[in-house]
Amino acid sequence: MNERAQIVSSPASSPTHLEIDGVTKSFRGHVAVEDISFRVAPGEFLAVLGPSGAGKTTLFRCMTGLLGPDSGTVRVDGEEVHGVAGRARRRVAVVFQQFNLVDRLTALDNVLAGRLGHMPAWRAWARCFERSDRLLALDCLDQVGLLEKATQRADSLSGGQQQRVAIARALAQKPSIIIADEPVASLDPQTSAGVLELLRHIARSERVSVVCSLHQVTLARRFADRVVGLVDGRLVVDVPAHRFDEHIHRQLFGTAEGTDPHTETAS
Ligand SMILES: Nc1ncnc2c1ncn2[C@@H]1O[C@H](COP(=O)(O)OP(=O)(O)OP(=O)(O)O)[C@@H](O)[C@H]1O
Repeated sequence: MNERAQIVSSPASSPTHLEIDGVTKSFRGHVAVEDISFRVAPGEFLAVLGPSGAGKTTLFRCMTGLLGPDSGTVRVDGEEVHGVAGRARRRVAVVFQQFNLVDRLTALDNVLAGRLGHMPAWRAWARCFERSDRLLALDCLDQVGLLEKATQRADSLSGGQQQRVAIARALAQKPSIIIADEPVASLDPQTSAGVLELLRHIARSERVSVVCSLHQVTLARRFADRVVGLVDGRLVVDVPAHRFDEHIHRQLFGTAEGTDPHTETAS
């Protein structure tokens, strides 16, 4: 089999929220990601796998607009993320490994932060939210099963609950794409499964594209629709999750399944 024979990205005519086209990024002459291209459809849950240093974080930073690629483009709903207006960036919500909530604020106030990019600057500065924003934030908390925790401080919630609040904040942004950078790396196996189940449910019900980096292959196979794999900054795998097999595992990690931490189970 050809090294890149399994590329299955959606054809150009398919509906797409995210289009990565020929993205390359170097740091002081060291190529971190090279000529990466793929698309993500509405409602699709894409897992990004690869060994340490493969370029996942660099690619994610390019997708969220934090880093500008040296060449290539990232488009959200057809609009460049690195465009001057920055409108496309508003449609990209990010979920972090460490949740990134404001500890002393309530769950509801943290979720409301997802609305800040949609408000005039003076309202955002004064945190002067409309009633419709508050109702939306409560609805988002309800979607992640935490409505009854709305008035509780973030730092009084468990890790899994904090990540659910972070997902509610992402939802409040009304995004086309949720980029989740190792969202379960700080959680125990059972809580991890619950968070990934929630992200998959949101992808389906809201028609949001979810792009999620994971360290455990088992979780990617269980929850993702499709898996993209990076090695040394290059995209070498793009397969439906159910087709991720022993051969592909070796291609990505150089070892058989079950011989490294990437195959750790979670149930
Ligand atoms: N700001 C930077 N300056 C210099 N080199 C960098 C920078 N960011 C990343 N790199 C290099 O780019 C390559 C890819 O790094 P990146 O963090 O994207 O990989 P990763 O797949 O996310 O790794 P991990 O799973 O360990 O987080 C590595 O060789 C890294 O050292």
